[in-house]
Amino acid sequence: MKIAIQDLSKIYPNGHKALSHVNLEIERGMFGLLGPNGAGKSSLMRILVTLQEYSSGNIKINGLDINKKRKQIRKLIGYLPQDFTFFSKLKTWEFLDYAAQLSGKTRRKERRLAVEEMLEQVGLFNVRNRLANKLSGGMKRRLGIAQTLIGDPEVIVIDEPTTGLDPEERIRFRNILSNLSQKDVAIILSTHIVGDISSTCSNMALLHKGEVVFKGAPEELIQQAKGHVWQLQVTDQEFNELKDQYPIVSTIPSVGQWEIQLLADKLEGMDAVNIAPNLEHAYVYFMQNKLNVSLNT
Ligand SMILES: Nc1ncnc2c1ncn2[C@@H]1O[C@H](COP(=O)(O)OP(=O)(O)OP(=O)(O)O)[C@@H](O)[C@H]1O
Repeated sequence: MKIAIQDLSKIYPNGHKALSHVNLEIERGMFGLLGPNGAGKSSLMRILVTLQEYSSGNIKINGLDINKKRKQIRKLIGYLPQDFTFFSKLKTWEFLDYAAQLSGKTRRKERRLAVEEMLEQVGLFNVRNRLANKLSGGMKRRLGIAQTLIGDPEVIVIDEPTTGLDPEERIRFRNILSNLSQKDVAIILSTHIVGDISSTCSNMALLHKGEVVFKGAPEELIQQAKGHVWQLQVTDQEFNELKDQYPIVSTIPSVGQWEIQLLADKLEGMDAVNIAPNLEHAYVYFMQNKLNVSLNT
């Protein structure tokens, strides 16, 4: 399984350049596409799943040119868009059964087995008889992933997987994705939530204003912030002074004080401890230092 994106650009009819000379190679496993709102993630996802044309460049999936072999490529792909909705009159299992039919599972017995297995896999078996539009937001999202997976796609594209989910559903959804990554499939997650990437993705790209500004393993991005993250206890007044000088990446109230984490090359004259960065620190560090994007409010 290999997706090769070469020199891809997308210019909308109004002249807006949403993607600029994107080069990426995506293989088996979980790939995270991270970027702020408007970076071009959805444009790239829609192009990959053949729902949108691109302006120039080239994309091959398993050696098949996306422009010439649309039909074959569509069979390989499962896509869960950001704003996924479903028919209101179907029960949860009926909806999935319908999706299975559309994906080419024509034999009833085979379909029933596949639907039951999928309901179990996404934790919806107990609500299989509930109308799909009566499911909670998180359950709907899980039904969305179930319909994406029921056709056994080799490439799975998920746009903003956890937006709008509560923390419990977010963890459940991430676990479903993690289980998937054991299979021989390529999973592409597009998100502006750093936490969606850190726990699950072996490879990632950072998109900013339509350009790939970083690609590699999340650990490589983290490595760049090493030595630049500091933790310290401060008073209200110190906090107010520091936040004008440094990017603050975490603030936790502690007794009469704040425990904060900030980014700085050096922090002299303060009782600060240099700590190991995580992906969120690294993301802020990269945006701030390499791209001059301020993330402080
Ligand atoms: N049909 C369109 N016509 C003109 N500009 C568009 C169109 N669709 C998207 N854009 C613009 O292209 C840029 C990239 O949009 P895109 O939706 O791909 O970004 P994104 O990273 O997915 O952000 P979000 O998470 O907010 O959807 C944005 O500036 C957006 O306003």
